[in-house]
Amino acid sequence: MPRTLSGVGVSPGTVVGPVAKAAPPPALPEQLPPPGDPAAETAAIEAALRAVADDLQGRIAQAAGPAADILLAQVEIVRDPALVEKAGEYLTAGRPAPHAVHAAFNEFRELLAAVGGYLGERAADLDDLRNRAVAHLLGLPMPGLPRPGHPYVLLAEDLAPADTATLDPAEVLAIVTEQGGPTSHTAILAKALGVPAVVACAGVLDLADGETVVVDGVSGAVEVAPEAATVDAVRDAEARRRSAAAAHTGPGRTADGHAVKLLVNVGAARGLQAAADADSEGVGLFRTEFLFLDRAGEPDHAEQVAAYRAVFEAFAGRRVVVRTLDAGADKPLGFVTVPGEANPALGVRGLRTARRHPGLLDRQLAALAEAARATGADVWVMAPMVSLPAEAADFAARVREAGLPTAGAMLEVPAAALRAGALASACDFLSVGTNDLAQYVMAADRMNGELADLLDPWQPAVLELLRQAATAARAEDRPVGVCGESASDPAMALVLAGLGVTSLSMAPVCLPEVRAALRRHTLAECQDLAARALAAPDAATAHAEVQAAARWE
Ligand SMILES: C=C(OP(=O)(O)O)C(=O)O
Ligand SMILES: [Mg+2]
Repeated sequence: MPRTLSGVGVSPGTVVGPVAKAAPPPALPEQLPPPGDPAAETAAIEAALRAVADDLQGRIAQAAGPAADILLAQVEIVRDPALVEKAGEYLTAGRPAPHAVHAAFNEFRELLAAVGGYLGERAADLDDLRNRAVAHLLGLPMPGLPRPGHPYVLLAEDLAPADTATLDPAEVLAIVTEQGGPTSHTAILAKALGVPAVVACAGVLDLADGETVVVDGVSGAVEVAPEAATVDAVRDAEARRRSAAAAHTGPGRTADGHAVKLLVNVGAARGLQAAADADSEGVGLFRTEFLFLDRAGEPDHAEQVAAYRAVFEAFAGRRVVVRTLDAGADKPLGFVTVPGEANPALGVRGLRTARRHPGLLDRQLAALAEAARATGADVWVMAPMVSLPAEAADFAARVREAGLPTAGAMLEVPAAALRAGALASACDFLSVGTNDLAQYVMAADRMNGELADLLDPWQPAVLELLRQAATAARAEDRPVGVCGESASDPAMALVLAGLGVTSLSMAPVCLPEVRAALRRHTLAECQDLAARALAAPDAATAHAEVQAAARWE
């Protein structure tokens, strides 16, 4: 009998396939036989750590850039002889080998956490390594991605960085997690790789490996044990949808020719070429923090220039909107953010870090300016987490002083969206970060899967604020884009166009369907869809009404 579980769709596409679960962290049994021969127990511990190191080493070859660096650092931790020595002390004190390894890792973890800053942030990585070593000693599968030997739908509680770094889209048909929110990094990564994904799907881990599911990355439905006819219908519909989307190319515009620029979001070096090859009008959000993450200090001028040049050259002839460093909250950075801040999402993050580190921003602007000069690219620069018109004006002055002509502000803070007209007149353009805007409008942590319904960008309150901001920006004759995840939802894209948004920036894989949706509707129809969403009593109704009223073929 088919049955349906429901979660939140975060990366579009519908697929059918057998599930395979990422092995959960091992439960450490309280009672185990006391250690036997110390030499044999020590050898078992060494073998477990070697197995973990070899497994990670094997993944380095498949990873690239910062992901490979993270894995390399983890291999070094596991190979540290001090770890075996520390576990040996616990063995001597009478602890069985799995307990001894567990305790040794925990001791290292506490040391790192006490140091704080960059090293403190690496402390959580030790838990993943500890779990892998303990699983090996207990004869359990190593936590992490399964390897069933055929393409599968990956089920997990949430994904660890080591897993997301090496996930192969040719093997993983879709991702379904029990935890995670719509703007969690699992969601962003899935979309960047073009893998359909559903998060916050309660009960999905109760499925047995090999069971067949249909995953709908838009509605969030996960149908278990579908009828053969459903499987055929899903495969046909997906093929039809893809070919309809592929039928349109070129700049974004509605059926009556109203332009809505279609841009891509770019992050790590991984995927840059694929992003550049996509049929887009440029980059609407270049997240530069990937260059700063997982390192002990700021990249120097030459390194920054080289990284920015790579993106500008890949998009030669097209606009590139660069976001300056957005450190803090969901993107902590040891050498920039404030350690132990009680409430980092409301703390010194984004542009606010320039209060403490003005040089960091100016050095980044200088490197961007040099890369722009060297490539002749059309570079626009914007600041994240702007709250005040005065901040936008100050940022724009610094951008121009650095020799870059076009400065903008992101609308992520409700105060900024409410005063969008004043912000717009203080700079050259605005870009709405709906991931953070929804978080702050709804007072719901974007990393908290339990609150996914509140965080939904279809919340009429979020849409109402967006309407006001877009209207105010247009009154100032300034472009206003959307670069949060909601821009990649074809139904939402119609609403955003109807609200007056002038560009939409998204993962490259989402472009064809958004482009096709715009081409099927006139601006007046988009405005009508926007009015329906705004008048809806709640997010689910807004989404359902627009989905039903729009034309999809
Ligand atoms: C685009 C956004 O920025 P990030 O997801 O990187 O915070 C956003 O907040 O919508
Ligand atoms: Mg943001």
